[in-house]
Amino acid sequence: MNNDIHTWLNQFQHPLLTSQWAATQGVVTVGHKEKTIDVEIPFLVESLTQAVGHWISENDAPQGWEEYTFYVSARVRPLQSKIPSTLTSIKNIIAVTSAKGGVGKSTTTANLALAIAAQGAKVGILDADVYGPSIPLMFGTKGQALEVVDNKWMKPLQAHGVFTQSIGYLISSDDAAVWRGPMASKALMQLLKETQWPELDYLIIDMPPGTGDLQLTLSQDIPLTSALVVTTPQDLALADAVKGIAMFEKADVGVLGIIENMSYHICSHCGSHEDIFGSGGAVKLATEKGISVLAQLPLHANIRRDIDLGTPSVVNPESAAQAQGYFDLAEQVVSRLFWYGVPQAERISFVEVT
Ligand SMILES: Nc1ncnc2c1ncn2[C@@H]1O[C@H](COP(=O)(O)OP(=O)(O)OP(=O)(O)O)[C@@H](O)[C@H]1O
Repeated sequence: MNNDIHTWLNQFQHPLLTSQWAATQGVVTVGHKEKTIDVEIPFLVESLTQAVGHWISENDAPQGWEEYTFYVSARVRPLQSKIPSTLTSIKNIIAVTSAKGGVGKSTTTANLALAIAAQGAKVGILDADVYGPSIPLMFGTKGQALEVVDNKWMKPLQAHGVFTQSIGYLISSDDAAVWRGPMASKALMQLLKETQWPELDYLIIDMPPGTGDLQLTLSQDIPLTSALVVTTPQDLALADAVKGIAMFEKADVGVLGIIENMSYHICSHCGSHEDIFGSGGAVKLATEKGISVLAQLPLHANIRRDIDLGTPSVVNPESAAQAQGYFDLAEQVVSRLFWYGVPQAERISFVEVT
């Protein structure tokens, strides 16, 4: 009988769902006795949750279900990472990398985190870019002091609703940049583990650019759910992105997709569209590697201005047009993360009855 309900619900198709979404374990719970259908979308995209509810209310359920109650909700599910995680308050950890500096990795990470949070998810950012920690500047938290609890735990700084931690809160960029591989990876692991993260649906890590020993060690030691590679359409950056993908393959971490930043230029005066770095490169690379291009984001003066002012475009109402690309990207990231991942067995808490 559950199959009938699943088949019926699967008639609702959406770009963020798979064709058999309703039959996925844990998504639909059918109560035969009380005649209830409980749909729990495993990631937060408000328009999708609403669309599912609307479809159910507009369509006739299978025979025998003329009268029933339905519930539609959404909750981020924790997915398995390649190594078991001791960070029990964090459901999913995503690394954002680029094989070379300056392609807009941090700008993309900041806006992506805010776009995911805008759907109601609890999001943290760990700025692990020892070569140029820029998250404090981008979130307007530069110069603020971290609170230390019990002489051990650092409390992340909250800005625009996202919890941020950065190597830049602790030492100057000049000091961080001279760290060598093993020292930097040890310090970054400590930063990750000694931060008092609240309950988070996603922790997004702004990784140090490059594909050297430091990056490989971090990819192997952090319990990552998945990774994203930011690149630009230039041939050189794309060739480097291949190295980035290969690094994660070595660390046994799945790459969710490529984000092509500065894909084209939008003139802030006339709005014209120009492919200044060439076009089609990321798509070609991704096709060759069997990886998806999750977004092609423009080079736009507002994106640079907003981030430099500590109010990324996603949270600046004046830049709604630029923000849209990040909202679309966020939907792709949270949905694909679930559909390509393996759900973790969730902790069950028992209540003692006396
Ligand atoms: N899509 C974009 N449109 C306009 N400016 C952008 C865009 N993406 C990034 N920038 C600007 O490019 C510069 C470099 O970006 P960012 O610091 O995010 O790069 P990065 O890859 O993180 O660099 P690094 O790894 O060296 O820290 C910044 O001034 C940023 O504002």
